[in-house]
Amino acid sequence: MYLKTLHLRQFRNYEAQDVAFDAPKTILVGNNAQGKSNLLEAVELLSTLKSHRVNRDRDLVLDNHAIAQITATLERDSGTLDLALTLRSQGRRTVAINGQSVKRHLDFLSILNVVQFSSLDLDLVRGSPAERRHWLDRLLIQLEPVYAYMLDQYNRVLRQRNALLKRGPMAGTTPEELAVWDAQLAVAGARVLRRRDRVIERLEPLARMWHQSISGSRETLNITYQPNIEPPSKQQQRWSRWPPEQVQQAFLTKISTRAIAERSQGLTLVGPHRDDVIFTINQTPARQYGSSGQQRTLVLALKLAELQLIESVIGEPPLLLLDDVLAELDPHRQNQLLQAISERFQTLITTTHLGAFDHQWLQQSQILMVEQGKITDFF
Ligand SMILES: Nc1ncnc2c1ncn2[C@@H]1O[C@H](COP(=O)(O)OP(=O)(O)OP(=O)(O)O)[C@@H](O)[C@H]1O
Repeated sequence: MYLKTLHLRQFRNYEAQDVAFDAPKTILVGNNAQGKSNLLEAVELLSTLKSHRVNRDRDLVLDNHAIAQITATLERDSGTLDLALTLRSQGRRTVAINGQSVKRHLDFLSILNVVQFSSLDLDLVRGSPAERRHWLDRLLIQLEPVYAYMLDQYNRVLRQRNALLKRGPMAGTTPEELAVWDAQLAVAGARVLRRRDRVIERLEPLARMWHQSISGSRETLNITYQPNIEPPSKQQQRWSRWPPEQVQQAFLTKISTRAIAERSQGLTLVGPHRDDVIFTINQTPARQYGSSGQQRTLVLALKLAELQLIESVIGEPPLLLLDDVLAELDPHRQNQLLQAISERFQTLITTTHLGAFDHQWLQQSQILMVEQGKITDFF
């Protein structure tokens, strides 16, 4: 797929800006806080309807304005599509495809597929479990937009159950009432868990291959989904292979063992909102393993695996958004990444200086200058 144009109106620090992407690689160069990441964020929003930086639409609208608009022309194998997202500082956002308003936002997801790689991702291995869960969830939504709905449902159940636990028996929460939400948590939680495990199963061999190729070693990378429930029996098998009913039962069993702690803390302690993803290299947890260089190799391998997995599932190469990350990779890893991207994946890259880029690369790329919310050709 190929993003041909992007138009930003009153979005973040852009008043009105048109961009035409006329090469497979575009480098956006500028000083800090000029609007480079804001542009990538606009592309991310068109893809996932989420920003990894903020939750409130109000923050995305240019200060002192009511409405922001992001529109784009996207070429896919099936034809050209016009995408539009309107954000409001007060009120609900709306989306449209080819000028037609789309009621179910789910239908807008995954028309534009992207893989993001920002300097924040470099902390994926060492960071908190929440960061790994969000990474996995974002990938799943790209592959299977309906997952966004499943996750939403789970979070809704979680909020309700937490509210009941917080209210407690003194304020009238009955065991029967709680049991209803236990059952819903188990159903919605099992759905999320099984899908997360399934995506790891598909990603792992690709990431392992990239990891070996980048590190030039025989080290073996393993990725496992680690839920906070026990398997239904001693039999060793993937979570995604257990029938849903058995996974649900495993949730209920664990909930019963944590009942006292949950009541005293007024919090749901069991469920995929507390799960983790474990990376091991030759059986040693990567979190404790090696240098930050080795962890970078791992994250780079994961990103390349994501590109490949999305391409194989969607049938078209996704876009790659590299936010301020190239300069953080040493020349060897940079080259591995650039070779892997080649001409196949349209790539948008932000940087504060062009010095770190390979000469040949600069010649092949469209270079744009970003300055105070304005984009011009860089000569
Ligand atoms: N809603 C908004 N209205 C107006 N300006 C905004 C809004 N949101 C963010 N900005 C401005 O956008 C700028 C930040 O832009 P951005 O995050 O894209 O930086 P950047 O060019 O990627 O820089 P860096 O290299 O530091 O990441 C800041 O000047 C900030 O004040």
